Amino acid sequence: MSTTYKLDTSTSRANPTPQPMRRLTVPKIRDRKVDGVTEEPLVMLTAYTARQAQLLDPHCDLLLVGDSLGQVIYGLPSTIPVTMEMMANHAAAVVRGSYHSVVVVDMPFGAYEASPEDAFDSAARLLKESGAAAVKLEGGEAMAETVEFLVKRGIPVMGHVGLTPQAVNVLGGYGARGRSDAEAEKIVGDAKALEEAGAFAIVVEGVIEPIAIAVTKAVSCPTIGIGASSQCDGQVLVTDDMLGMFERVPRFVKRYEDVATTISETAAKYAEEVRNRSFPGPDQLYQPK
Ligand SMILES: Nc1nc(=O)c2c([nH]1)NC[C@@H]1CN(c3ccc(C(=O)N[C@@H](CCC(=O)O)C(=O)O)cc3)CN21
Ligand SMILES: CC(C)C(=O)C(=O)O
Ligand SMILES: [Mg+2]
Repeated sequence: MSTTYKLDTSTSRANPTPQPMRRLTVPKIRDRKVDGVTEEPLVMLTAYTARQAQLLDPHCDLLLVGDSLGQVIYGLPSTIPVTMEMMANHAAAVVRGSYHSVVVVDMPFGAYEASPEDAFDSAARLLKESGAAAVKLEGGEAMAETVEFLVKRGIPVMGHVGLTPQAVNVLGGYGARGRSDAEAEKIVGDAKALEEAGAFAIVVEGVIEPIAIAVTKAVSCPTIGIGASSQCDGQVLVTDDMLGMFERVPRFVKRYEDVATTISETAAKYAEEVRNRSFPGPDQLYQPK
């Protein structure tokens, strides 16, 4: 499903008011799962820039402005140092570059954990400054009260369970989750708590496949897997990983392309042409009349 909608801003006697943008909505995403079944999986990719959003938007149901931009764009060692300013600015760019997908923004570490009120202030700011439709936050049962607080006040929330990268200092790394019975049970409980709190969808990251399937069966809202299972109700990937742009990729990444090599080889060609004075050539120059 790669329908695109054109914004018609023309006015005439027959069409006195500009057509509204027709963007997918959060309820349409949630309602793709009917009685526990999602016929067509949801497609989500990360986007951090307007141009990236433009190119990805027609192919996706959701665009995620992930806090993975900390590593991918800013060269930070984890998502921990990512700020509200970064998230708001990149989210605004992604909204400007898209008109079809639902844009979801990650709440950065430190902006929502302390209290539901803090979370509301942060989420409201992200939505007001960017025009995005929803926020995502990491955590299960411990965040359920916060999720309910936001949803009741008009902010759609996507949950995120399993491998939650903002908890790297507690988890001690980015290893797969759900290998012990206790951990598996906790992940399913976390997802259920988020669903009951009103989350419209839940990212399930880095868990062993049986647990991803158990979570998908346990909740009525869609699950979006990353390193989880093809049986989830949708999938998400970091776009730069998919493109072969990021140097270190987890096992769950499929590199569909090798854009890093393309960029490197292109830069090498340009450098050579500059050095041998074949660039700029006649086509790139302005001649006198
Ligand atoms: N480019 C990128 N892609 C991501 O998927 C991603 C980010 N950045 N940043 C935020 C989090 C961090 N994530 C990560 C980061 C590292 C591994 C990783 O190294 N996994 C190893 C196993 C590590 C272990 O067992 O300790 C693997 O081989 O899958 C996994 C997920 C997922 N997210
Ligand atoms: C990997 C996805 C789910 C994410 O949270 C991010 O990109 O930050
Ligand atoms: Mg994230």
